[in-house]
Amino acid sequence: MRLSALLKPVGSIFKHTCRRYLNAAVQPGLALNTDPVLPIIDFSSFANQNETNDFYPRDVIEKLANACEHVGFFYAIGHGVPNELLLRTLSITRQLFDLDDTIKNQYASRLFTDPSKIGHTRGGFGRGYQSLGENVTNTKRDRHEGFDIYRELERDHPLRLQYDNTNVINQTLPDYRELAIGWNPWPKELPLFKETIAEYTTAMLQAGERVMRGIALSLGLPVDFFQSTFNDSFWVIRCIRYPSVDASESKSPEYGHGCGEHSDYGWLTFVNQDLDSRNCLHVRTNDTSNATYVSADPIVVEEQIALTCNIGDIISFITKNKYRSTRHCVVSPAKPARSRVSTPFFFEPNLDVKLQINENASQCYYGEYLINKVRTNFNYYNDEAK
Ligand SMILES: O=C(O)CCC(=O)C(=O)O
Ligand SMILES: [Fe+2]
Repeated sequence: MRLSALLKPVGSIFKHTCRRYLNAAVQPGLALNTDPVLPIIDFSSFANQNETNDFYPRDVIEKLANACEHVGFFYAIGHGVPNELLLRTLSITRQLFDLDDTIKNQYASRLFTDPSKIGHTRGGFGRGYQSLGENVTNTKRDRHEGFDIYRELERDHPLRLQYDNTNVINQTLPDYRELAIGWNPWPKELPLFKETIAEYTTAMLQAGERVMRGIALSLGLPVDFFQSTFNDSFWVIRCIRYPSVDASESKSPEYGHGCGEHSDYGWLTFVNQDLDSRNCLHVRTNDTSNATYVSADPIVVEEQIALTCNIGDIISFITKNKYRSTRHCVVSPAKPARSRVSTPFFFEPNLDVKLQINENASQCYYGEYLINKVRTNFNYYNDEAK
């Protein structure tokens, strides 16, 4: 069954102002945002898949459809990821960035990546540490440090074995399976980082599956419609630290925001962010040149930390823009606030799933789409930031 055949095109304008929701009881000691502006969706009823569509609550499905169509962002609660794990992931990430620069630079992604050769080597790409300003968005340096982690494929994974039997060096087109062969440069100075990320990944993949059941139902599809798209997900985690700035720093010509305005290229993003982060993640509320934003500050609802979730470009493509891939940016925290740490989890398809990514192109593997995005990112860095 082709998904596009089931969906009717709908415009992509932000159609109504986000409603305001007040959150309920808050665990002592956890930060509180009393006035969140994005919809809050409870996914606890999508925890299991062994039911017929009728089993799932209509009102939640409608609320989710509305959020995806009109906002593109929502707060997910009932996602199943324990608060303690979310907070521990942020804490170990802060410890990672607190390591000396000389240590962090031993794990620099530029050491493992030759931008001119991505897709033609046997070296993997993109994983590891990026220093302040190394990422570029809209021709300006982003004011953050990052550590990118990609799914590692098992030694006997079919894509790895296929790649091993291919002479990619002589291929004319970049081989997306190069993504499949890399290993993350886990810092040996902080062994708990790898362990914590492994736990975080397992829990976030389950949350992703939960949310995708809701999204399938919200599109009028069978609850398990997307399961085979994700059962071997090539997920990505970005660990990020945004330093706080004063007024003079924030006007630098070379640097833009903590992260410049963009939409996410992939499927579905979950942001786990410091609970004291205020007014940093900005969500664009219109498509006109006079941009307006709402702030997606962290919220805690009935003692659970919500995950800020947004639709990426691929869901938007395959739903013919019915679901919005909303632009957003991260504004640096203002001093005297401390730096902000976030660990967005990008819930992505299997590398070898075929997708119709846009109307003019024929179907391609998700891996092909991804490798082109990554190559463009590195080209931006080379051409425009230097
Ligand atoms: O740090 C965040 O809150 C979000 C970062 C982001 O938008 C991204 O990495 O795509
Ligand atoms: Fe993003």
